Amino acid sequence: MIEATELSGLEASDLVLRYGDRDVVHGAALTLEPGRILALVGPNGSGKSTLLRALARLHPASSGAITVTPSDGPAADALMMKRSDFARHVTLLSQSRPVPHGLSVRDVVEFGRHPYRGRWRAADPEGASAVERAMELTGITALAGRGVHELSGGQLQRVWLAGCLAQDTSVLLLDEPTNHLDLRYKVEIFDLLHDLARVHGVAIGVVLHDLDEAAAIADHVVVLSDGRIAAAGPASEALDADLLSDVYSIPIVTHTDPLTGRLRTRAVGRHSERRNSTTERSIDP
Ligand SMILES: Nc1ncnc2c1ncn2[C@@H]1O[C@H](COP(=O)(O)OP(=O)(O)OP(=O)(O)O)[C@@H](O)[C@H]1O
Repeated sequence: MIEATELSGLEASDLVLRYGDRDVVHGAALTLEPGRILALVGPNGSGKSTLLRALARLHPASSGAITVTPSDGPAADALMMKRSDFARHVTLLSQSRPVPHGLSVRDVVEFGRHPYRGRWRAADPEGASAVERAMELTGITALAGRGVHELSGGQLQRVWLAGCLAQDTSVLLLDEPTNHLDLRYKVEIFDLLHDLARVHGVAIGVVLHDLDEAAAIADHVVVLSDGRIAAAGPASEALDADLLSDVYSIPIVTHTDPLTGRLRTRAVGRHSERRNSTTERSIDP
């Protein structure tokens, strides 16, 4: 990814995803393009993680197609690709993973090189430098020798991300990547995603709960509601106040931040107005 050998995107069409006999995603379509960031937003249970996992081939598609689209070659059916070939194109930072005991940070990041090693751990000449770069970019070089079981949630999150970066894919999928991160690392991860897309041409799909973060980082926002795409487009179009109020079942107002020019959203709770009037009273003599 940081040294991705070829750029490629990922396209999904008519995807139907289910658990048992219950459909939870009903005919979704989206396109991840090299150099662009797509944010997937929507209420709890709307199907975001399932959709992302399906794009990473970790959840079976009941019907529909997923295609890897290299910029300089023929498109390939992702569901038919060899596992290691697919893993050279697409990686996923999932929401939660079991923490392996007895492994160091470096061991876990090195695991990201699995598609390049082959069955007999064949030579991976790029491996060592890819691992060092990934640890540097995520700010975990100083933790390399520590056991992963002794890390904080935020440190661990950066280790998982480093493993994905070490995989050197041209498509990066992330499910709530800033979970557990403090303010500094949150900003740094968003800066890193921005650079990966803009400088290195990585195609990024990211699930976010914070609509303002989605508006700030994404070129394209997809709003999922009950497993269906309710809106898609640039944040200024997809994050429409009436649509969001309907999808989240709570009044949501939007405005443009005069400093950044970016869209901001605010859900209006029962006490929102009262708090404002209290503040106004305490300011007014
Ligand atoms: N392992 C599972 N078995 C059965 N149903 C599941 C399973 N995982 C998720 N679901 C159901 O599938 C639907 C979509 O879940 P999913 O986790 O994809 O939503 P989400 O939008 O990512 O939610 P959240 O914002 O809470 O993470 C929900 O109705 C959920 O209850």
